[in-house]
Amino acid sequence: MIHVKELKKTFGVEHALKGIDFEVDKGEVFGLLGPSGSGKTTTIKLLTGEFKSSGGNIEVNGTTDKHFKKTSYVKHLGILSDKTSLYDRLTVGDNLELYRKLYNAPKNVVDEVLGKVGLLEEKGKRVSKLSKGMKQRVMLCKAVLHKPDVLFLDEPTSALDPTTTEKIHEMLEELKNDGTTIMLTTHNMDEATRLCDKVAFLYEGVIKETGSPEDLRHRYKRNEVHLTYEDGGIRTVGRDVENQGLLKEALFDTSVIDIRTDFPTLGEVFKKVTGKELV
Ligand SMILES: Nc1ncnc2c1ncn2[C@@H]1O[C@H](COP(=O)(O)OP(=O)(O)OP(=O)(O)O)[C@@H](O)[C@H]1O
Repeated sequence: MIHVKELKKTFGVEHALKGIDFEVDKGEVFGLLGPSGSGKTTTIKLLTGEFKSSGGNIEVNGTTDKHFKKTSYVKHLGILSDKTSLYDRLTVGDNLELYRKLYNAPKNVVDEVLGKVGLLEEKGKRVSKLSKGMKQRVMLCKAVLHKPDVLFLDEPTSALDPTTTEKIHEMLEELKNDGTTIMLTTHNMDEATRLCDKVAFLYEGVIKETGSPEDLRHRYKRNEVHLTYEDGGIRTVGRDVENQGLLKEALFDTSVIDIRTDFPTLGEVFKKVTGKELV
């Protein structure tokens, strides 16, 4: 669904993207993870036609970037970014009704999406009276009400409270189950672990690593095994040839009540790969 090859973007002398490659399959949730300034928003803007690239190839949903301005491309996209806006003086319902008509979507869709994010009761409320978290949920409704083939979300939950974040995650999981291809950017490793089928670590305009969260956590696991004994003692040994005998013995040792390998969190893997925290 998304093919990106050797994608570059420069701003004057600054190389924001230095030639990145990635692929997103239909129905996949792909997360672009990186600290502030790594190039996440720039990538989304290139894929949605807001920026022109400085080199490389992009194809989304069968369209190459030369044709990203065409309505036929845009109408199959859903975008939630810092540019997404709502009319403050209109009600939630009227805002969404405007977009529903624009996209010629069925009438019931406004109530359907508002219900999914728990905002049906706020339909008659003016947007100016909503909290930040509520506005974000309405913006997500706006991005998805025409049932896009591809949904781009630039930091969909940053600076939101846990309840709003949970509601957004639930909606994204539903969209994923319905087969929507989703590309999101985030700083939040728990979000990425929960939602993404595949992630890419973007750092200083370069993709340093890609894989499923589980695959990465396995690939970068510590080479240690923890043996817990019935008296509460814990022994940590390296998983190497020297300890093979000891580990085999532990399997049959009745005083060993637990044998465990620690899997790093995705955040720890990011730090291992880039040497930096994901903040
Ligand atoms: N319109 C622009 N003009 C000039 N430089 C820009 C522009 N947009 C982004 N940049 C630069 O490109 C680099 C990548 O920025 P980008 O916004 O893509 O990072 P990001 O990973 O999305 O960061 P954040 O998490 O803070 O949103 C930064 O150094 C930024 O200053």
